Amino acid sequence: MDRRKHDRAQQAKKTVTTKLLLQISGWACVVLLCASTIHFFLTYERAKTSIIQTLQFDIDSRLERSQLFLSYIEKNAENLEKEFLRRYDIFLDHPDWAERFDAWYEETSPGVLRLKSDFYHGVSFYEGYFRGVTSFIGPHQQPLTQEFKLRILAAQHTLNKLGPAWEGLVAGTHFSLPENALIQYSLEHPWGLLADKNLVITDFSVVKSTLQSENPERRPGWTGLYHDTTAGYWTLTYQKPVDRDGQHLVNASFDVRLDWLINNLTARPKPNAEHFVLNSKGEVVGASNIRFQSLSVPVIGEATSYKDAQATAMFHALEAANKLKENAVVYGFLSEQILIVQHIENAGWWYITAYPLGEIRSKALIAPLQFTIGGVILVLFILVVVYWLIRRDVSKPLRYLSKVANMVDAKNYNEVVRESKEKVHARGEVELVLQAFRTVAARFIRAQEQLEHEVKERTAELEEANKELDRLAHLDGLTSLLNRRSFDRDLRNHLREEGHYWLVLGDIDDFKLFNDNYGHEAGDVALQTIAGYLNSKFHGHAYRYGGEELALLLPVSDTQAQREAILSMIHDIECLEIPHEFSSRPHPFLGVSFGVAPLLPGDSPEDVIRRADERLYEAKNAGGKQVKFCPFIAH
Ligand SMILES: Nc1nc2c(ncn2[C@@H]2O[C@H](COP(=O)(O)OP(=O)(O)OP(=O)(O)O)[C@@H](O)[C@H]2O)c(=O)[nH]1
Repeated sequence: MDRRKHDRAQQAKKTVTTKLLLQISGWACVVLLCASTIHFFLTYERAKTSIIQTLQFDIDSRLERSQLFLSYIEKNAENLEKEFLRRYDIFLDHPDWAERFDAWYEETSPGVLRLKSDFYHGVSFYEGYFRGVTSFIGPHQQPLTQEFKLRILAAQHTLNKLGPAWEGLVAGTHFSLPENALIQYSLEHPWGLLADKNLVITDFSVVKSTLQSENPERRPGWTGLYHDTTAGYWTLTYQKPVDRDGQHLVNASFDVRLDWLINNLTARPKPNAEHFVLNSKGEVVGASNIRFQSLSVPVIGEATSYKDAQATAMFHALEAANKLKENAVVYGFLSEQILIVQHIENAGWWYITAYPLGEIRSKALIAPLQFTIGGVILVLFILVVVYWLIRRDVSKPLRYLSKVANMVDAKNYNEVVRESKEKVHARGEVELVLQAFRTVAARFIRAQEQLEHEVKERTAELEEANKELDRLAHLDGLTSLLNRRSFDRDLRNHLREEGHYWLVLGDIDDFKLFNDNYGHEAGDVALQTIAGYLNSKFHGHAYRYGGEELALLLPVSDTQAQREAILSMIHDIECLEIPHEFSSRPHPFLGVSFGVAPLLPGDSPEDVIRRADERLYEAKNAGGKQVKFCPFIAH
């Protein structure tokens, strides 16, 4: 059973259908593989370009908005500076106004002065109404100068006037002084009331970076992301040092509202993109992986700036590779990422977007995968159709052709003509071959029928000819009597039979004289005449024994009747009236003498012939024209 299955499987492998399908499948796979690979590389490039373009477009629009925002802050820092200087100049012209300071400030702890809390909650003093303003003057050893107090008051008035204008846009507007003092406008945070009594503002980079010793070029600048422990929030601060005649008076400053700026910069347009905003030192200003709400508050005494070792490492690596350039797109850098680098000019920040290359590959794979799956389905469908068509139009007809060829080989021409018309659905060349087979088969049938007919005719003719030949072989040419060979054969046969036969030997009397006198030809005619008589009387039993000798082999059922028939021959031959005037016998007609002997059991042909010949000799001696019987059959 298994063997048969195996043979069938082997047979199936050899069929045209299977071979064609295997070849088509193989080629289809190769084509699909090549097309998918080409498609993948084209799509990969397109996907990469498209993602980079999308990211760049997004970055540009964010940067534009952010730049505007930062420009706005920087511009307003200038306004803040101008207003402060204007008021400072006015206040300098009224030195007695310094007395107000003593009325407004109170010592909350030894050496620490703060603006009374009424200025935060709302109070009217002199020419103005104050609200949202707090102030902190850290511990100091030296007595406060009048000029310092005027600066504090000028800053306080400036903030009270301009601060509300930026409410909602910035987290806080403030002036810091290099003498460890800070005046802030903010309705949300009473910073000056809350600042730690031991706070040394100039120890923090926020203010430190504006000191003349730290910043001799007097450049304004942005801090990195840091936690304002007093305000209790993470922020960025813009600081603009304000000097007059080489004296560092104050810093006009804004604490940025991070939620808008950083969220604008670091929101993910694509879920897998990470965005980093780093300052010029590589410190993190913002990143898409930071949630400010969830950032832990640094422990007091620790550095308050935000640290991200990985982002900083990326920054320094880019810097070292000289890739920190405007509009730089860096491939395969840092764990197979695409990095898009942009510069935020106002702040001097670097905006870096990282997108995983693997993500692009995955996206690029989708289209070729869809193409491949679609291709496979299409190829399968085509294969099924091709299989069905090949089976119907090629395989089946070919198998049938093979069967028809076998029929032709087996000479079943009728079956070829009959079956090939009915059983197979052939088209095209196969139909032509089948038609050719049918034509050949029909011709063979016609040829066979003709041949059979001719063979029949020839056979009949041959049989006739054979019969004639046989007859001629057993007849005497001159007399048409059975010849000597027939006589010998029949005598041997009759001797073997049970039947009762007589041998009659005859000899024409004085035939030499007849020949000599009438001619040999007349002798032949006479011989034919006597033979004709015997043939008519004993047809099938009369023989020419030799020369002028004749013989009869007669079946005897009635002895007497046979005797009479034999005796009557003398008279009948006399009646033929063949003239023989030269005969030595009494009558002038040609006559015949006969000797008769029976075929006895145990006789040889010679025995019988000898006995009949003895009787014939007797008849001749007795004068001829008579019959002599053996003694057994005398009566
Ligand atoms: N025309 C002719 N003559 C034949 C043929 N066969 C034998 N003979 C002749 O028959 C003759 C026989 O002669 P014989 O044997 O002497 O006998 P016979 O003359 O008949 O004498 P008896 O027998 O004693 O009566 C010969 O002359 C033969 O030539 C034959 O086919 N045609």
